[in-house]
Amino acid sequence: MASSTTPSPVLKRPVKIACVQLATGPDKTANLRRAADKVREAAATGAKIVVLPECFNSPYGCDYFPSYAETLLPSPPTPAQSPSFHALSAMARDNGVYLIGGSIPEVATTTTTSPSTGQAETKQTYYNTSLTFSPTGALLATHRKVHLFDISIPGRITFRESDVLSPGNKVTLVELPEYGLVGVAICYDVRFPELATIAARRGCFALVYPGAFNLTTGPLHWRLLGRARAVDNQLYVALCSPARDLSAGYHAWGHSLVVDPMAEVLVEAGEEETIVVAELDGEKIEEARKGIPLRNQRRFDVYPDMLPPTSWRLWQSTCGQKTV
Ligand SMILES: NC(=O)CCC(=O)C(=O)O
Repeated sequence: MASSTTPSPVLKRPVKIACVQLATGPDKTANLRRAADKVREAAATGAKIVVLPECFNSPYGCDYFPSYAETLLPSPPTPAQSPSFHALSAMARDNGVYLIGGSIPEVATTTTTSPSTGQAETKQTYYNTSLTFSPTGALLATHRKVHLFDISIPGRITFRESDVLSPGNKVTLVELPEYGLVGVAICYDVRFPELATIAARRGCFALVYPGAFNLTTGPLHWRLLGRARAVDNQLYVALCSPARDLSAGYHAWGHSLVVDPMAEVLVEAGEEETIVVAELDGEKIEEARKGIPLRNQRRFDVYPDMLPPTSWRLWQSTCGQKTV
């Protein structure tokens, strides 16, 4: 057991997190209004970190991304360019919470001059993007989904986000000054342990994934992946889904949950609209890390491929050949 006076280097003080398992529909304005009501409810529980689901302002699906997409850059966008940006900022400010604003479809427009015709050409690129706001309503971080959801399980589900979306290209860490660092990624990103491990090694106390798993992989993998990322990295993991709507084209699994650093599920929703709340405590992180000291036991001499590329090149030149 960590002593009660052991301060956690990664989580400065206990904090409540709330995942809003929002019921969404095709009306963006109604989705934003409903999100605002639910964020208020979540804040009333004492939660200081509130999370919304993936694509909380729209139905989820490739057919919807372009028509719901909003312009976020240059930042800050105008209310006409991004009503969701301004609604999220107001939700965070009005309730004095850190708001990990699920995700929204984003469009970025670039204009280039064609070398052959000399004509201006406009290109639109779409992303699945999460915005995090501070309790004053300031934008703290933007995460564009890095791993696009492209799967094909015959007879069950085929989905190709990459038909419409482009991927982001960074690990997103958000500094919450009173508490510490949180890693934010989106849904399918949870399947990639590398992203989570990098965030953990850079000092995060929690990994937060707005997501929308489906009824094929959800029952098999959602909880498992949440627990896996927690036990791998000995930190808290929160997964936040939309509520299930069987009248929608995509049926979300629901089951928003929070897992502790020993991989115990602290709270888990069913499929309906609800809010799940859990307290995160740095002592739990230290206790897990003290009892099972993975962080001092890594054998990068055995798996140099896991080092950052610069260190790996150094290892290769000094220690040997890469073997597969
Ligand atoms: N929205 C998503 O990325 C869905 C991911 C998913 O369902 C999976 O199985 O992975």
